[in-house]
Amino acid sequence: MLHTNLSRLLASGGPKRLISTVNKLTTVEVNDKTGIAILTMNRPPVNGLNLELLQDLKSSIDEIEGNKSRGLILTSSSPTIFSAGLDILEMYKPDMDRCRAFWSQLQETWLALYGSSVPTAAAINGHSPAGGCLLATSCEYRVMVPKFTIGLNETQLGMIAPQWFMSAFLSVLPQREAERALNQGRMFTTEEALRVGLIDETANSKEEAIEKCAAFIGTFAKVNPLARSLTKQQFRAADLQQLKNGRKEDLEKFLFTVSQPALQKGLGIYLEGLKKKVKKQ
Ligand SMILES: CC/C=C\CC/C=C/CC(=O)SCCNC(=O)CCNC(=O)[C@H](O)C(C)(C)COP(=O)(O)OP(=O)(O)OC[C@H]1O[C@@H](n2cnc3c(N)ncnc32)[C@H](O)[C@@H]1OP(=O)(O)O
Repeated sequence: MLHTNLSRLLASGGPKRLISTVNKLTTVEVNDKTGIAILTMNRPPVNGLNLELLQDLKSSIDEIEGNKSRGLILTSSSPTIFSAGLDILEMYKPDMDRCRAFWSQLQETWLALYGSSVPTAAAINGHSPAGGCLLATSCEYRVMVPKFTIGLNETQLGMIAPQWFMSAFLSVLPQREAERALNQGRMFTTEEALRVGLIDETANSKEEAIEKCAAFIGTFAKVNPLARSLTKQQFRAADLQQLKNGRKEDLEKFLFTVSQPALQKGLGIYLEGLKKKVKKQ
């Protein structure tokens, strides 16, 4: 089968071409034989989504759209973290001008990924909380390596996931499951995520995850690309339009939220907890 051949080619190393080294925090590698692009996040230690990583992600997505790749596989260079979500330091004691640019860029990057015209898949090779889960659920397919966690844990930080985070989550999970998980701020293990449908498959390694993502993208090999892409866009149009229409209000809501003293206090305690965990080990 064509898609199996595609995935084998990719897994075998294939003739890869690094098409982008300009963006320091992401790389794009296109397999010349399969035409599939691997977009790798590379912001140690945890791929925290700060303004610069979000900018690089957006320009890499644009690059992949522009070079007519057959698909996009999102992954991470870290062996244990896909993405730790939004960089909390962008929200803790923030400079308000930068904070505005940060949230606007997050909106921009999400619109590009969720609305991407090429088939998208996430090879989740590590933990994927909050914004990391947003990136993964914005793709069309998810393959995850065992012993990691994924979910929208915003309520655990005293925050409310915006409507568009929920839209991506709801495009994957049934309403009842999504609502309960969001209210609880639940993080799912790989096995739990597979059981509820938050991910589509598991894989024993990053390489295998990429291979399975490539096989998913290969399922579109015989489908008219324009018909496929317009069908996808039609499915996602309402979610995308909702953010496009409400971008300003969404930004103001975020800026109001981060300027609340109670939230700042909570974020400070949360960050302290992350650092104490490091010292204990
Ligand atoms: C109106 C709308 C309003 C608001 C909406 C806001 C939406 C927010 C969505 C988000 O994405 S908020 C971010 C949520 N993320 C998290 O809660 C993840 C927290 N991190 C972890 O759970 C763990 O770090 C990890 C499981 C990802 C990795 O664990 P491990 O490998 O053991 O690494 P460390 O915990 O030691 O972390 C290393 C280093 O990185 C710092 N760090 C971790 N996560 C973040 C982060 N999200 N932002 C900033 N910094 C982070 C951690 O403090 C360590 O720093 P050191 O200086 O001690 O090295």
